[in-house]
Amino acid sequence: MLEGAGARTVRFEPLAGGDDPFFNINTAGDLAEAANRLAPGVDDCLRPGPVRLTHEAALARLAARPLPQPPTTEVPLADALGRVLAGPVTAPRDVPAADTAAVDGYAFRHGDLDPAGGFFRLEARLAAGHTGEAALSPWAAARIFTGAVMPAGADTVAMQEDCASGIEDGVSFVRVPLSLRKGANRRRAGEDLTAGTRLLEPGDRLRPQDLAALASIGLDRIPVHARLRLGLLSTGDELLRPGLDQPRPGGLYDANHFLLAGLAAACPVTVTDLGICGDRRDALQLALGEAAAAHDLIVTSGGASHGEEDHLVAVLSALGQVEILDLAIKPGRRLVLGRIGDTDVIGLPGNPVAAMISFLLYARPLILRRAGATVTPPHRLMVAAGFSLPSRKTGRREFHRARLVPGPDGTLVADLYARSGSGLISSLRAADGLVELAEDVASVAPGAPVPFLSFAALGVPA
Ligand SMILES: Nc1nc2c(c(=O)[nH]1)N[C@H]1C(S)=C(S)[C@@H](COP(=O)(O)OP(=O)(O)OC[C@H]3O[C@@H](n4cnc5c(N)ncnc54)[C@H](O)[C@@H]3O)O[C@H]1N2
Ligand code: MOO
Repeated sequence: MLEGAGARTVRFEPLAGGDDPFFNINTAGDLAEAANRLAPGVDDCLRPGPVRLTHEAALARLAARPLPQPPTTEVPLADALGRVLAGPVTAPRDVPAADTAAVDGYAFRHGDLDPAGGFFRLEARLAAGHTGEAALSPWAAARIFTGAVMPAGADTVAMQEDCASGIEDGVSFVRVPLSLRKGANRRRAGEDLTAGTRLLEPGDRLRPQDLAALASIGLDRIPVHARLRLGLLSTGDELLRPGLDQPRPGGLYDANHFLLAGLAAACPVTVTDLGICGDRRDALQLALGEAAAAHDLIVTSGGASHGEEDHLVAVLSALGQVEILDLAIKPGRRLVLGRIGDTDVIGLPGNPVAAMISFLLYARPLILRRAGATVTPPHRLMVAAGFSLPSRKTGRREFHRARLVPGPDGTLVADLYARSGSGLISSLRAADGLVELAEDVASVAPGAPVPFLSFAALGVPA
């Protein structure tokens, strides 16, 4: 059950003579005793040490975490935005269904153009949404409007601005330009989608343009995964709620709840506010135990580190299973993953900057995957460094809050926020995203290309 460098699963097998399969770790003394109770040769993993999990290893571990299948349901197209598709969608018919005019003008048979010298007798008027016109007669053109079905036989449309029309001897005529190529200004049946095209896969999250495609094939009942029930719990004796609590010495308003609720709202979940839990083990155990019965996921912030007031790991090991990811990254050095029954618990750091970054990098992909979504890594844009880091501590990955500004030649330049404190909500507001410095980067010169993860690519709602 010890799963390798930087991660520890604190669920012990029953010891000889003992009946409690779990060992609760609250203090450094507990930790030492836990190490002693383990089999010889594995105890070093349990001691706080210099070995930390790399970012990539943490992502791989999260991706390998077994998760229950989300239930499926059906929703009307109007409610499908952002939902995760539960089955594939194939176009049952061509879109558009027939050849149509792309402009307002005159439809004709291209083969008649030269012999007729561009002059055609006008014989029909075709507006969008109407059908049933007979085939075009030889040497004739039809007045046609954008979106109208082309009359049989016609293959080309002249734009009305380029044409002259009139009446001669009681006969309406039109003169069209001789230069038009065959098929000009005509939309082919099936040019957007042909019948049988697979347009969406299970696991796709439905974007506005996907809804447009589903509408274009006339689909209204969409098979999706049910929204997950996600509970948000803030922990800390210092925390106050705006509107409920007056400021008090030692108090701090619970910013993380609103930060994380906003980030979670962009996932296919229904967020429940589980409130604030003080730094008491029994209270946390009660809160998590009750919440687990009614949620698929619980996200907590605070109380996850090594301090005596940090009870999350102990409570999770008592209620179920817990895995601690000590990460070689900055900020957000620790992530706690728990399982109570079928409920996943994700323990984020308390500092708002670390809470947001850990949510985006680790919690969000896990939530999406549990919701049935296919998760792809966010795009990294290469931008020019607008800063200089002459010497940098290697061996860990850093995510710096940065703003993008256009440089003199229009290339985007990443400026770092002036201060790096993990409690600075201002820095999150000023940033457009994160500059990512890999473990082996020893220095950054101004102007050097650096990878940038935009908040938009990380799923932060606008
Ligand atoms: N001896 C050590 N101390 C700390 C370490 C360490 O490695 N060794 N790591 C530091 C880092 S980095 C972080 S991040 C925090 C993580 O600790 P916790 O996850 O246990 O979080 P707390 O101690 O409860 O809170 C940290 C910080 O964040 C503030 N906070 C908490 N919740 C909220 C909230 N809902 N809204 C706004 N601010 C919140 C809290 O007041 C603290 O200031 O541990 C460091 N210590
Ligand atoms: O690394 Mo802590 O989790 O930055 O603020």
